[in-house]
Amino acid sequence: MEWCVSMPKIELHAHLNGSIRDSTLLELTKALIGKGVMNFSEVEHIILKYNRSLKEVFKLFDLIHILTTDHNTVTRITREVIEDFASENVVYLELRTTPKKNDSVGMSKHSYVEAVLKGLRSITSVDVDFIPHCEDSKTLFTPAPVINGHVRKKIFVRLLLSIDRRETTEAAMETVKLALEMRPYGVVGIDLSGNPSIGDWTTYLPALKFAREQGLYVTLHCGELPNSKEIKNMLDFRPQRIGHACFFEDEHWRQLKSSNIPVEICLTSNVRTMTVPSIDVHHFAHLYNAKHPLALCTDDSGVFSTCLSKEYKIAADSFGLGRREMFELSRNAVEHIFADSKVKEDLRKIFNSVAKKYGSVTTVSSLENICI
Ligand SMILES: CC(C)=CCNc1ncnc2c1ncn2[C@@H]1O[C@H](COP(=O)(O)O)[C@@H](O)[C@H]1O
Ligand SMILES: [Zn+2]
Repeated sequence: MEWCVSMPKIELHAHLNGSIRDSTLLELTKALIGKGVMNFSEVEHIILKYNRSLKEVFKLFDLIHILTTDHNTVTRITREVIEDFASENVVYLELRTTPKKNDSVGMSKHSYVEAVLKGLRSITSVDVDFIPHCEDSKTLFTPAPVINGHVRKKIFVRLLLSIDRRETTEAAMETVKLALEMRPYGVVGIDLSGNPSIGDWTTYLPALKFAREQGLYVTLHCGELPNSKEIKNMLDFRPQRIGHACFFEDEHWRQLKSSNIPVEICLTSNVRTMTVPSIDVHHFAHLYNAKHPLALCTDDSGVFSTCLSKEYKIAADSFGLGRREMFELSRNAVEHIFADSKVKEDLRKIFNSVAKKYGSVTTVSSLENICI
């Protein structure tokens, strides 16, 4: 596990409100119980359950959203989630979140995103790069600064705004327009997520098409349920990435492979929500062996008690990946990020320099000392 932690990693599929620390969730729950807003016996079974069905996970999200409605909490969880990913050597994080409107606390979708950005700016423990570079800037790669002999950690963070499948076409369009407005502050794309048993994804097609026309990247939660027509239509749309791909049939695999759309693989999430029967039959193996572009991701590290290092360890243990394979899997994910080519180039350099160090060391303990 230590090795998986020490390795530089790329996280492409993490939902902000699904990645909250347990301790923070508990603290927020207690505060609401203290105010008499919530009764612990009503929420205990939702919070403490281990294996949750798809329906129960979305109940949990509704509860989490009650706990995180105000701007300060959104700022706090953003800061903590980024710190947590950085602490396990995630060097690039694409964090996605659904902008929420809540009149009772004076929150608009715009102010929600502002609160997220405030969280990004408030981080002092690591260097956070979230402002996109000008395309014509030719600045050279700057390694993280050395302070008192220690290399300060640096994490690149980019944001995706999510459209929830409960929303209307107009609300989805509002999110896309907001994403365009927030592009100078690190928003790079749009995600379609939410309970897959709700709504028809074509409701969001006008907004998704508009996003793409305007140069935003699009990723879709695809195949979380057996819905053959929706899967086919989503692949026809040719998003730049998809998440999950659990209930694919032969024709979908063929279509996916011929279009080469990278897949965000969320092992623990899929097993815990029973969208795959067990880890040993997970489609990761199929795609990995076919050399299809993919990236290991957490989905909801808080809800599913995982982290990206654990996902790599699970892949290694379940599918027989060695360190070299894990490293290459992580390195290849760089090619599927939505940030600009300058970031890609910087990340390639980070992986190259770590690869050089790996080449000259053989023991786990010496690998642990590798600072990135
Ligand atoms: C099958 C299952 C439940 C696994 C989890 N996979 C998911 N599938 C679809 N939408 C999701 C999933 N995890 C999180 N989300 C979306 O992300 C939201 C939480 O993060 P945020 O509020 O956008 O910051 C949830 O309310 C939901 O809309
Ligand atoms: Zn997801």
